[in-house]
Amino acid sequence: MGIRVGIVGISGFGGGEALRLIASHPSFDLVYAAGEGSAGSRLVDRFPGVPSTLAELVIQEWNPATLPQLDVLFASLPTGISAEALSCVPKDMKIVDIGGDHRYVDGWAYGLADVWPQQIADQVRVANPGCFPAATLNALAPLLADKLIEPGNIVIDVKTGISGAGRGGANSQFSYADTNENLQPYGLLKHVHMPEIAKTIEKLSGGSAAGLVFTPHLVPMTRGVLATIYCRGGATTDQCFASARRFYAKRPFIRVTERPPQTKWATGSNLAFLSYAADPERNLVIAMSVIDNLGKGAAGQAVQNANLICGLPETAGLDGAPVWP
Ligand SMILES: NC(=O)C1=CN([C@@H]2O[C@H](COP(=O)(O)OP(=O)(O)OC[C@H]3O[C@@H](n4cnc5c(N)ncnc54)[C@H](OP(=O)(O)O)[C@@H]3O)[C@@H](O)[C@H]2O)C=CC1
Ligand SMILES: CC(=O)N[C@@H](CCC(=O)OP(=O)(O)O)C(=O)O
Repeated sequence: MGIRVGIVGISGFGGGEALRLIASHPSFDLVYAAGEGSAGSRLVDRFPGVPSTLAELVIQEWNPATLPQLDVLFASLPTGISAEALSCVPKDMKIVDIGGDHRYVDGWAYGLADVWPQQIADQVRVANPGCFPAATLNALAPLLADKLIEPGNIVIDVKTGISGAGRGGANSQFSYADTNENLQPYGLLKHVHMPEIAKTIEKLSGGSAAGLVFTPHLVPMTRGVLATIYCRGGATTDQCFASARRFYAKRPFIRVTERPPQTKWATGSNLAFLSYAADPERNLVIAMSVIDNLGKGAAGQAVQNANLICGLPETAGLDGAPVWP
């Protein structure tokens, strides 16, 4: 028998992507789906293309007290509403939380799977990084570990596809008319991802991230995150590439590329594409990273984390090629 998994928040963008990946996972059997407004629907009502073996699974009203026996629960609930309910889940049931309630919370591993898989492997509670931290920290980790950049002087500019905001509620400001042919900066100076980015920079470097600047921009595409990160340091471009290639040697989901990466390279995958450009005379290092916000930024990394905590090959269910174009 396979590993019994459940997804709460399955009707949302993150939960739906987890469903897509788990439906073709070699070891995971989806036996439980839950939500709020979608409760009572069959999966096929919400996802007409779902494999026939899962079509009749009925979405339950989310209630941790009525969970069936599961090995792993994926939680993909809006940030702010999962902490209380997940605290009632039996201690031996593994959880991967895709939402933001447990990042750098005691008892939860921060699931930066490509950087520190060994810190995740023996855990029962894993908090997936946010989509922007997932993109930016992978690019910065080698440079920080090798002390090629100053941790206290990092400026992160990210562009995100609209699915990063979730399906949202009735008052969503993400309609076609609001977002098509439009670019919007938001969250200036106080975006919710800044603390986890700063904490991880400090953990990787041993220095302070006090000068961190982080500005996201909403762009009119469905999926994808592009991070362009400006750092201070005297390294050459070749030193940055060598650092990343060494740091990620044999890591399956990281691609270090000479060409500046593009969001479509990652669509539908758990890959992260990293690149670098540096000018030592100007004390300038530019790091670039591309991911799919629903892949490495959410469900892809969640399945990678679940593989790690279940002792499976890290790539199980995640080796499909990206979608092109
Ligand atoms: N979208 C992305 O790119 C990323 C998202 N995340 C995080 O993942 C989480 C989910 O995001 P996303 O999928 O985009 O959001 P969506 O708005 O698309 O989906 C939210 C899901 O949560 C369910 N839900 C909402 N309220 C409740 C409730 N009270 N009880 C039970 N279920 C509830 C909804 O179910 P129903 O329809 O049944 O009401 C829906 O399935 C969030 O924390 C988000 O910040 C993290 C990284 C990237
Ligand atoms: C476009 C957009 O709105 N994106 C979201 C990021 C999604 C994410 O990673 O959210 P959590 O940290 O809550 O899990 C945002 O900026 O908040």
